[in-house]
Amino acid sequence: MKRPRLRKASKRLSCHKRYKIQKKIREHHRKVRREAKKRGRKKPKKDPSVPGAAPFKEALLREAEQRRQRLEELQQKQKLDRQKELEKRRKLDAKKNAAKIEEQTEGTEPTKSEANTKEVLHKKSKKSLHSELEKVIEASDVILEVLDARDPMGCRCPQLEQAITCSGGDKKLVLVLNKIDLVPKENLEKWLDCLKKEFPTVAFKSSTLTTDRTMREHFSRKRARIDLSRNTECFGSECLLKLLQEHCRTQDKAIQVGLVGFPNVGKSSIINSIKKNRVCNAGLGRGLTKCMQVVRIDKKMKMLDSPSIVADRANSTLTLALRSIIDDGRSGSIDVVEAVDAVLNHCSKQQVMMFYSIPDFRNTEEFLTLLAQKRGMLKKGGVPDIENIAKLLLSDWTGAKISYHSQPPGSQMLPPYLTEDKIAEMQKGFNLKKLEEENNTTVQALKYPSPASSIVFQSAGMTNGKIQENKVVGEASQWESLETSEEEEEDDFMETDEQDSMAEEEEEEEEDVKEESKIGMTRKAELGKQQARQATSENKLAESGCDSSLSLSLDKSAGEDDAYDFNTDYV
Ligand SMILES: Nc1nc2c(ncn2[C@@H]2O[C@H](COP(=O)(O)OP(=O)(O)OP(=O)(O)O)[C@@H](O)[C@H]2O)c(=O)[nH]1
Repeated sequence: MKRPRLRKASKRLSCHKRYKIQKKIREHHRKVRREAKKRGRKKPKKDPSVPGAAPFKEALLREAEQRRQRLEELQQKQKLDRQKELEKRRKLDAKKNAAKIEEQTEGTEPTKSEANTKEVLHKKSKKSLHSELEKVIEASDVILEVLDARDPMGCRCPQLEQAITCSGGDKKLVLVLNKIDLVPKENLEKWLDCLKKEFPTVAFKSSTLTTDRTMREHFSRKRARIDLSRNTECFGSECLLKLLQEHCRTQDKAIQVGLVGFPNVGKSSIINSIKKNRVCNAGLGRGLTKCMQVVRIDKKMKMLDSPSIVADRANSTLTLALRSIIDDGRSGSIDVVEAVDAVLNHCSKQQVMMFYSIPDFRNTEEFLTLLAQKRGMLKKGGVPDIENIAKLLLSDWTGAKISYHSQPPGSQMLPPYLTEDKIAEMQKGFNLKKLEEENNTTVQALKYPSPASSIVFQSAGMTNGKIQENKVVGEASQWESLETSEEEEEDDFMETDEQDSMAEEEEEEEEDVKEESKIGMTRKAELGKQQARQATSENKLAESGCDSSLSLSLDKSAGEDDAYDFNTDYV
């Protein structure tokens, strides 16, 4: 019998068909990969795991498991912290809204007592920053006034210098000319010659990239091949340390050295450079340091970082633009666009155009628009973000990059509070000859921008600061209570709680400023009055020198309440 034949369909294909199918598959895979890339999702890396033949495999796996658990716990903790923070902020907002609604429903002018309490609150919050600075001045034996080498005169505060030189105690004032890498060499030498006639002056270049332990680990893991030597190198720290240590030896006691100055001059960076570690919070933002921080340098020396001096509102627009803290679209009491306008009006337009690679512009708004477009800082619908670009430009001018320089005054006149005797008193105990030699070595060691590439800038002169009078110079009675434990001070930053309370205080301050404007005093009128008051007080200062009564703070409130009398408090 014939077996029935099973007919199986053949799988054979023509080559043409087979290649066509393979091509389709390849195209499909490519498409899937492209789409995944667009969505930014990469294929998760396969865990290679520990090979079976590896010694101590068990121990390794256990360790990995423990690490994973620790990470999870940390993430959980961070999540909880974030939630707490949010809750806190929400409560604060709710409080504010409730207060606003209350005011609206009442619809009446605040009563006199309310206004008074607000005024008191406003002063209190301002005082918190002041008092931190005063603590530093009070506790210091040597005060380093940090100046930005690009505008040294603009960084000097006559109120501070006067308070220290007229203190009658043995506090010393030393000028530290920081950021010398951003000015031409000839200009730096001129400024050193000019400043050393008044106070001992140290030329300094901070390292702008000081790393803490975690950052170092990060860099070593990433095996960064970028040359960071320019940023990490510091010049002048040896000179400064030698000067202070020698002074320490002549005094035969341990000393505290306070660093004071206007925002962003580099106070924290100097301490970080000396410690070769990121022990203080430093960065581009103005007013990062909010409270005093003690850093131990050696057995006999401690350095105190301080919050910046608050610039008086009666200062010129240019001064406020560069020396006050930028907040909420305002720099001091002026708008950020006004501030940029003042800066641009005090330097060469051609050089600014070259530096920012911007074509000719008619006014500051146009300049900011062009710059925003160039840097892609646009809001919804392609509208240039003028406010933020203005803020960015202002922080450029006090930050770490732009090279500009101002000229020292042609004929050097001593400020009224400085006499030859006072100068000699301030210089006593320092080896000035050695300081000059060390400064020369620092100057020779650095690379500088050429005069042609550095923007020429016209300084507005010294900046009036607000310093609370009767606390500035006195016995260091609170010193013991202020000092943090040595282990803590080495690497601890400001407590977050403290920062929170400061932030709340600042918010209160802002609100109060708004209230002031509600009450109806126009800013221009106020400025006019303040300038008149400043002129009269300067006249007084010129007439009577140090011994006369002098108001340190030139604004209205200070004029009335904080009038300072050296006769009663200092002499
Ligand atoms: N190029 C250059 N940049 C510096 C130098 N010193 C400080 N900077 C930069 O200037 C900026 C401000 O430095 P900070 O140390 O935070 O200044 P600060 O005076 O402590 O600032 P506040 O916290 O506002 O008081 C940072 O971006 C630093 O990197 C320097 O010598 N050269």
